[in-house]
Amino acid sequence: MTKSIFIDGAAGTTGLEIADRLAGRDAFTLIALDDAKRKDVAAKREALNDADFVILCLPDDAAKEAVAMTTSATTRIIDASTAYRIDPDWAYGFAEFRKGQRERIASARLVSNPGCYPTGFLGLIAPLVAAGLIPADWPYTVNAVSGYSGGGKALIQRFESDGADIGYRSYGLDLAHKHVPEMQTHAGLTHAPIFAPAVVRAFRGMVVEVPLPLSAMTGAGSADALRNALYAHYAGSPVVTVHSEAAPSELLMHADQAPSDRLDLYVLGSPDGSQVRLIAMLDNLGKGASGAAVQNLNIMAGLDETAGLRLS
Ligand SMILES: NC(=O)C1=CN([C@@H]2O[C@H](COP(=O)(O)OP(=O)(O)OC[C@H]3O[C@@H](n4cnc5c(N)ncnc54)[C@H](OP(=O)(O)O)[C@@H]3O)[C@@H](O)[C@H]2O)C=CC1
Ligand SMILES: CC(=O)N[C@@H](CCC(=O)OP(=O)(O)O)C(=O)O
Repeated sequence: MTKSIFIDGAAGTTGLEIADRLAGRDAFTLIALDDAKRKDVAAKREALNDADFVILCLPDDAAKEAVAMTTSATTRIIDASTAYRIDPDWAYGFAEFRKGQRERIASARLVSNPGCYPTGFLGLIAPLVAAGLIPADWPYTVNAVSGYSGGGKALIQRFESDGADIGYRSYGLDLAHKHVPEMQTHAGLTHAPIFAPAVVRAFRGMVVEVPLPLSAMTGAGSADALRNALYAHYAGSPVVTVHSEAAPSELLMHADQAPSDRLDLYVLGSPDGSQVRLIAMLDNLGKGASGAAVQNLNIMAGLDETAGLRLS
């Protein structure tokens, strides 16, 4: 039987990409509100409570309002915002990052879609901390660049009009980015990581890097041990690839990259074994948002988890 889906925020960057991934799928029927009604409270309330699945692609406050408006106990919700990512009543929608998470998502009514940067960070770090190969009490650093679609319609507009000369934009300079609690909580870290994000002149894509001075970290495994552990953790995953070849000479993010729902992980050790660079590459609108939402929807609906995803 087909399931009905209401994307609240369907006209936004994440919402449009979700609709794109659902197009042509017989398993789902979209409930759509026309432009004049998409922010109309009564129309939204009806759609939210009629749908089998709601996907919220809204700013945090609007997402909280939509959740409060959804009184039907049979409507299941996936929220793409930051509002519920560390709320214990919500299943964290990152199926691969720890054992049992896919099953939690499958049976949950409420699923929070991870942030794009935390997907890269947790994809690299969480399995290694859980395996005891790197310490939970190390003060980690995360250096990351994102395509400008990561900031939604407002940042796209800025990069494509008034800010058309911006090549690189460092931000989060107050060291209080909203993704830090999510990274700390789901990796089980003692200290908040230092997070240094930036935006570059590419529409989509991101590189999230965690440099580790292995020789200074008591009890840390070697680069090979870290890579092997990630390789074993993600074995058989159609979405996450741990690259095991020798260090590439460069990793490129293209200005006009095609959409992708993959997560690619690299463990690059120094010749003397004292240092390692853990690097995640993903599409902020793919595994970082819309691809992850569709993957979660598939899991919740009991379907092939990769249906509609772009994995080539
Ligand atoms: N872009 C990305 O890479 C990622 C985004 N996210 C998160 O996903 C959510 C959506 O982000 P994104 O798509 O980028 O943002 P956009 O700004 O591109 O889109 C948000 C959409 O929500 C609409 N909207 C705002 N308030 C309401 C409301 N009360 N009722 C109905 N619609 C409303 C906006 O309307 P209008 O068009 O009129 O402004 C807009 O179309 C955010 O929480 C974001 O943080 C998460 C991971 C990655
Ligand atoms: C480039 C850019 O601005 N990126 C966004 C994060 C995008 C994302 O992951 O969305 P959430 O806000 O839902 O976590 C930011 O740093 O706020």
